[in-house]
Amino acid sequence: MLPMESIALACAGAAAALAALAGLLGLYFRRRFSYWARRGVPHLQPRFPFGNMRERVLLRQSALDLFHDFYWRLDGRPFGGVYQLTRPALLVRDPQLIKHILVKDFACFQDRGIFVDERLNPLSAHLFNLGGARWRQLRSKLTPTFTSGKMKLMFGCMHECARELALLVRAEAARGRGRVEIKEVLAKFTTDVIGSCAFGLRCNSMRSPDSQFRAMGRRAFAPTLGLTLRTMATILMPSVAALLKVRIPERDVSDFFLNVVKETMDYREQNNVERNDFFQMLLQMRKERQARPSGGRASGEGVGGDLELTDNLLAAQAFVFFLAGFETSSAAMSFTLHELALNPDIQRKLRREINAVVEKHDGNFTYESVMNIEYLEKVICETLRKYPPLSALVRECNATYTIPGTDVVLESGTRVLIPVHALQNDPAFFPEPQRYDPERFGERERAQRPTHTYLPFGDGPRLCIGMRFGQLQTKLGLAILLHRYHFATCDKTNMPLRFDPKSFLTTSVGGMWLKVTPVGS
Ligand code: HEM
Repeated sequence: MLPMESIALACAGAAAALAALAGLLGLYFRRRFSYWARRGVPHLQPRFPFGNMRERVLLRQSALDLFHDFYWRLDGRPFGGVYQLTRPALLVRDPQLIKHILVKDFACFQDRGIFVDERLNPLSAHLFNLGGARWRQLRSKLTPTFTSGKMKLMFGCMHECARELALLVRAEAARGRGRVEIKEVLAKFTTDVIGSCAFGLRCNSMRSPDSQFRAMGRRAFAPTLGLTLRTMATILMPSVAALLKVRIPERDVSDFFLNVVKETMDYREQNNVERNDFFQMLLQMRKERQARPSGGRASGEGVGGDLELTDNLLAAQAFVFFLAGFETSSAAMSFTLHELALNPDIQRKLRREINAVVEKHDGNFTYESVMNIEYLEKVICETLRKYPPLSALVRECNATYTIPGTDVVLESGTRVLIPVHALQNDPAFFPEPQRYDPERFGERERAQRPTHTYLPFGDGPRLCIGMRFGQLQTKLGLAILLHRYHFATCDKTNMPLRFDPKSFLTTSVGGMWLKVTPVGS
């Protein structure tokens, strides 16, 4: 055969192979993108190749804005199908159906369906990510850490951190001629609170600018392109993430936490240190494991669960409490101060109530007094309505499930999304949602609203386990700051706030700058 002919033949062969591949891909996408249509479920029209996630994947839209968009495009429907890349997910809008999923029919929606690879990412096997029997066993063991009795015992330690927070704000205000980037200051505060009150560790984030804890916490949440894409891969394309050996958090961050947890456990065990904190719970679990002849497997485990209490598994629980503990509460506090700066009347009213409580308790804050400042409770609820740290809840259907009152059947493995922020900002449930109005959380107002339209901590058996701890540190930090300082907007305050497309939590772009002056000056 002449060389020209063989080249032509090779080209024709390659073109035919490419055409076949394109045809197969076309069939694949057509099949994937017709999932909801084939089931007769109303849905958003997906587009090649991102489904309904184009703007999000290209990091032009925040998670909060994405779910808001889904919610309103499915207006008038109790639920609807969307495509997260090629993966179908059901977005639920109807509060009654939400109640079924989170509470009544929880047995069919126990998991979040998040990819966990313990060998590659030892810290990924934590309470938030785990499902099935392992989650159930861990949850029941860890729940006693957060009873109100335990919170009371931790209050003294939290109070110490709050006093340091007040000093740090004063120092930062002096340094910035009254202007303070409050988000970072509050993240240092909550890092120290969770470190010292839950783990008995001196994190020193507020005292030392080089605190390793703050640096590691910052890196674990840093809204960088790399971390965002890796997190998206584990959520949207778990098999690809596994293939690419995606690491979250990065190895040095992971090693840091693994070492700290192990060293602390060893130290406490060797020196017989006992405290009433989260670490004690881990130590107890570790002791029980060591005492077991089976080498760590508890009775009843192994059936569908295999809860082996390795040091890594215990460290993963410490890690999630640490991460979930500081960023969510510091965000709640900084959004509150931002809104109070924009609404000086509300700020004045709140300060009056705080001052009255302090006076009643001889100039001090006690656990009971902080927990019972009624207007502070309303203010924080309103902040978490406008700015829930998690803009949506995720569940995975773990059994075939017929949606009540319909003939729509969800297959096991279907992802379900509950758009918390969109519900909490729907004028049908919260009139004039843009207005910051703590009075929405009066007893009468609450009673008039349908249930399951306000879910900043989720609901059902997978409700936030650290809710009490988060509320207490948020209340105490805000009470101490508002007792001493006045917060106002300044030339560096971002208005309106924009939500960061690189973050999975609700955070604003560009920090939160406020003008801080001592009360009475
Ligand atoms: C203002 C503060 C906080 C907010 C708004 C918040 C919000 C949430 C939400 C929405 C969930 C998911 C619930 C669901 O799917 O139904 C969650 C789960 C969780 N949170 Fe929080 N959280 C906060 C503080 C904390 C703190 C302080 C800790 C730990 C010390 C914590 C630890 C966790 C854990 C471990 C889970 C997973 C629970 C499970 O799946 O069993 N959170 N949180």
